[in-house]
Amino acid sequence: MLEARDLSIGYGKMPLGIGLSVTVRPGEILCLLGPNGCGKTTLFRTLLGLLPQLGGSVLLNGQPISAMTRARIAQAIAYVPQAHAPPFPFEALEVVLMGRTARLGAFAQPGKTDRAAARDALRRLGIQDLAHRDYSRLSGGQRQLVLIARALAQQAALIVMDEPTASLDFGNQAQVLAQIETLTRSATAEGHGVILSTHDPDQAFALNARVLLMHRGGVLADGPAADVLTEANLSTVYGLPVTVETTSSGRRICLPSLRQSAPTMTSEALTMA
Ligand SMILES: Nc1ncnc2c1ncn2[C@@H]1O[C@H](COP(=O)(O)OP(=O)(O)OP(=O)(O)O)[C@@H](O)[C@H]1O
Repeated sequence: MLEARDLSIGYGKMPLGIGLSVTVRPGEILCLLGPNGCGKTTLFRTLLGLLPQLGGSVLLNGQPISAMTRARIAQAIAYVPQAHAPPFPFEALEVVLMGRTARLGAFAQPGKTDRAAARDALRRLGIQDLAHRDYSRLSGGQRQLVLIARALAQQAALIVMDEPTASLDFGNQAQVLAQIETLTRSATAEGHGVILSTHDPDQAFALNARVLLMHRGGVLADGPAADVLTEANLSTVYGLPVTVETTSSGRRICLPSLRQSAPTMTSEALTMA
């Protein structure tokens, strides 16, 4: 279980967010929503121990993450960053195999089991045909799928995904959401815990997720999607009228008004008042 209490996040001494509390348990999906620049990636990097917290604590299975080695953190948490091209050409299979590194000793080479796990992860995402393609020459969406496969191969209890569907086409978005849902129910007796950020509130409804809605450097609401993603909260956070409707199949969808209004962009760090 990952638990952040009264967390302050940011760069240098300027906090971007304060008083943030985040908990994710095995078998649970937590969706992080908030406008561009509100600090979602910064929060993820802090939760993963990649950035020092400015205040508060991050506990992984009850232990402060700041005192853990990277290898120990990687055994418990897999991170799917926003897709980028590496400076050196690697085969997609090699990138997925990197997810196994946390499970190997310092000088050990990946063996048969690791290769099988990497191939299985590619197969689960339906991209086994990319195994020997040059990762740096894949499309943004294909690279994103390879990074998700790397997280699956890592077999960590928690997976943190930074906008995992951002560059995916309509079909692959649905496929990745389905995969996320399956992950929380399978693999271990309790299933993986998943934290993901998204700009699409409909995804939180589709996943029946818990939602943490960020606004002005804090958490506006935290709870089941239906309680948090109300018309009032969405309109406040995104700065335009939003209606929430229920389709004939019972799924809720969010419809922003298309009349012109200024977009919400949080670009300034909070000053401690
Ligand atoms: N290394 C850094 N040093 C200083 N400021 C940074 C650094 N990285 C990001 N920022 C700033 O922190 C703020 C939050 O960025 P962050 O990437 O966490 O937002 P986000 O909510 O993930 O945004 P988006 O939804 O657009 O991906 C932004 O104003 C950004 O410019």
